Amino acid sequence: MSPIVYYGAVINPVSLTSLKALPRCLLAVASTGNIDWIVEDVEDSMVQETMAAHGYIDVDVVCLREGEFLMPGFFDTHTHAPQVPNMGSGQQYELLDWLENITFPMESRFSDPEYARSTYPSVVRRIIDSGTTTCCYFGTIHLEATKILAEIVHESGQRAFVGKCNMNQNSPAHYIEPSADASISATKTLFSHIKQLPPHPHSAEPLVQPILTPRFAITCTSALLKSLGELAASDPNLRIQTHVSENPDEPSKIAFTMSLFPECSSYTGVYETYGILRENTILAHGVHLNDEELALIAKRRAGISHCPTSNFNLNSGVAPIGLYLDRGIKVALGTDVSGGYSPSILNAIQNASIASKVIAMRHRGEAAAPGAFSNRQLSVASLLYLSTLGGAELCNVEKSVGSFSTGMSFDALVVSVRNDAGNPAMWGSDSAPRDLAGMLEQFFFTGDDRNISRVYVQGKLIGGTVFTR
Ligand SMILES: Nc1nc2[nH]cnc2c(=O)[nH]1
Ligand SMILES: [Zn+2]
Repeated sequence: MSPIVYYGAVINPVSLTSLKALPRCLLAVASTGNIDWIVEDVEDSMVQETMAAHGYIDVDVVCLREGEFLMPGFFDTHTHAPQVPNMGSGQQYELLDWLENITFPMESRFSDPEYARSTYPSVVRRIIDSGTTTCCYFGTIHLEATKILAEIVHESGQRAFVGKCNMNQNSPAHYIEPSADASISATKTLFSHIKQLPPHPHSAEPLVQPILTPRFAITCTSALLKSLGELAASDPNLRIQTHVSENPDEPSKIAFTMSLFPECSSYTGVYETYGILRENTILAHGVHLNDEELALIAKRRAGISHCPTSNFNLNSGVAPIGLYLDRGIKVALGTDVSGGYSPSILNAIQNASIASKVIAMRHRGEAAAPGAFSNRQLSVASLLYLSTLGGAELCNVEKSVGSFSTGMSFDALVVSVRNDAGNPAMWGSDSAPRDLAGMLEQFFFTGDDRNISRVYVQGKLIGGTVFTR
């Protein structure tokens, strides 16, 4: 890959309350796929001189047009690859009935590796073209199908964490692992398989990595959770993903959960007891957490994958994300397909905004502490953060991806709100300068795949309308 320089509008997340909107930025990507240097404001007439000052002579410059901007790629911190074929089905159910009637029957089809081989390529393509550069994938219980998923993700060039579900109880006969030992053994085999995929020579960590994936407490015996905790202890860098306190159906079953784990004081406490609650644990949903659980999550530096589309769609509830942020808990966004009906983080952004407004409406007129997020709507800066850098923090990769700065991987999107992107919601003038922060907001609330022209991971073009056409 040759070095390349981008000139034009760049959006960069800074914090939960601020972003940088840079209309004339010069950003250089080295042949390694890492960002070599950035100059935030360069006049047209100074582009060549600025490049020369950095030793960039005869290097290609991509000039972004009016209505186009660069931003870091999206993080989907929670999705289920085998459920993508089910998107939009079964919305009459709540969680446990939905699992039984819709989800487990679909997932069990992946016992056939051929089904995985024919299904997963379009799943991964769809997710990449939605702008997701890093994805946390739940596979199924099947070793072969999940190996295939990891291989397909690896071939695609996406950055990802891929896990095989562990479930050896309270699951239907057609979709359950025979024992804790069998579950652990298949998990270890998957991890070895993923670890032998050729690493990218210049990425700080391999693009595709394994992730420990106990589905949720109800489907794992104590013996299985204990072994999973031991596996986690053997590798502090291993990421962990699971579900927690998602649906009111579950708290009503909490007595059942607690009867399975009488030694634990709460749902989150189950994960704590078995050593799988730690700084690289991604807890999906967390809609109905009590104070004690929040304190535990904060203490362990674990985080929440906020999946608002799914939380609405399965009637799970509205997660008080502002409160979690005030408690110092890491939060990022997840699509949770097919609890959520869209593979796009844009849709998660839209529903995260609506969810925060629902909570704000309930507290209309109440005084809020200055700078607090609780009971307030999320700003565009917060939504950007949760969908990019916040995702990187949740996955513990924020030093190398999630925002733009020198030395970090170039995982990026070229967004177009131009007329030729073909999204009529954004028709405007392509010749007059548009307000950059305004373009970001419009993209967040009315954008879709048509507006994502290029998707880069580690400097390589892997998706977007330009790639797919
Ligand atoms: N949304 C959701 N919640 C779960 N809890 C356990 N499994 C699942 C799943 O597949 N989706
Ligand atoms: Zn899920």
